[in-house]
Formats: sequence, structure tokens, C-alpha cells
Amino acid sequence: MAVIAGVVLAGGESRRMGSDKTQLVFDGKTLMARSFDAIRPCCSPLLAVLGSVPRAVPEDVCALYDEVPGQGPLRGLATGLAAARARGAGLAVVLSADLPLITAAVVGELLAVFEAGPAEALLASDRTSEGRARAHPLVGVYSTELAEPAGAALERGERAMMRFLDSRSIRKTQVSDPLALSNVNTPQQWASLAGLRSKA
Ligand SMILES: Nc1nc2c(ncn2[C@@H]2O[C@H](COP(=O)(O)OP(=O)(O)OP(=O)(O)O)[C@@H](O)[C@H]2O)c(=O)[nH]1
Repeated sequence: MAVIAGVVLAGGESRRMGSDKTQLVFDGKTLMARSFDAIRPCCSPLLAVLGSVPRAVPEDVCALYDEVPGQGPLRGLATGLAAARARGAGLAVVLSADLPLITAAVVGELLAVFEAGPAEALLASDRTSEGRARAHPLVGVYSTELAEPAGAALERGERAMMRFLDSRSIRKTQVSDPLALSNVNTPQQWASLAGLRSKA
């Protein structure tokens, strides 16, 4: 069976949140743990890509550190894909660690769509309130062969993940549960999510 790694990027600084958002607890679990719960059914090995600072990771997860810290999610992606490839994985599901509503069902959908028409990456997408398609690069399936071009782009000074991805062969797909793609960046977003929950 093909090896599909599960990679969670969790090396950010959470400046807008003001405290480490990967360790915020939603429904009894940290956001980092929730991302791993979503990929665990389909993926092994499980890798957490931290920046340079150690963080708690689930027991079955291998913690890695960015090859060069402080360069943002594109470096986390390059580090995670290189480590996944070194462990024999041709593909990796890549998630951020700030997705309170992410589900294994969405991850399963992405893998099924990827297999139906492979590309270098398949990104989940939803629609903005103006109806424009919006891709979520940190909810996606990636060929681990992108590790090298991502590293080369970083060497050239590129930091913007979407600019790098737009230069590659990528596909986007709308998922059936767009709320699952909501990520939290600020205390206001976190509070409104908690409000949503208390109404449920
Ligand atoms: N490994 C790694 N992950 C990162 C890095 N920067 C951000 N991430 C992760 O990528 C995801 C999206 O991060 P952002 O919200 O864009 O950045 P952040 O640094 O966490 O937050 P801000 O400081 O508010 O921008 C989160 O899961 C972060 O933990 C990085 O330099 N390395």
C-alpha cells in the first residue's frame, strides 16, 4: 500500500493570537491534536513540523524542526515533505495546527479527489462572501517531490506559499464541509468560534 504521511505545520509564532494557538483547547483537545486526529485514519507516519521551539506533540507523532527557522509555512512545508519522503512516503496530507473544525471526512475527500487526477498538489478550497474561490494551502495533499522545488524557492528568497504553488501543477477542490477549513488567527476569531459552539 502507498505510504501517505500526515504532516502538521506547528512552528508559527501566533503573534496575532498572542499565545500559542496550536495549544488552544477546543472540545477537550488541542488544535494540534485535532489536526492529527483528522489525518490519523489515512496517514502514517505522522510528523509535526515545529519551528525551532519544542512543543507538546501527541505520543504517536514524530517532532521535527525547520531546517531554517523563521521563514514561515513554506519552510515548514519543505521540511515536512523532505522528512516524509525520507520515510518512504510519496504523498503527504498537510494541515496547519489552527483548524478547530477539521475532520477526517474532509481529509478522505481530498485523498479521493487527488487519486482521481493526480497533480503535484491538491488544495482544499471554499468561496469567499463575494463568491470567489479561495484555496487553503494548509489543507492539502502534496507530492513529496515538491520538497526540493520548495527548498529551492526558499533559497531564492520566496516566502509566499501561494506564489510558490501557483508556479507548480496544482489543483483545487471545493470540499463538502467548507466550515472545516476555518482557521483561527486572532482572539476575536477564537471567541466567535466558542460562541458558535455554545449555541450548538
Ligand atoms: N514549521 C513551521 N510552521 C509554521 C511557520 N510559520 C507558521 N507555521 C504554521 O503554519 C500555520 C499557519 O500559520 P500562520 O497563522 O500563517 O502564522 P503564525 O506564525 O502561526 O501566526 P501569526 O504570528 O499570527 O502570523 C500554523 O499552523 C503555524 O503553526 C514556520 O515558520 N514553520
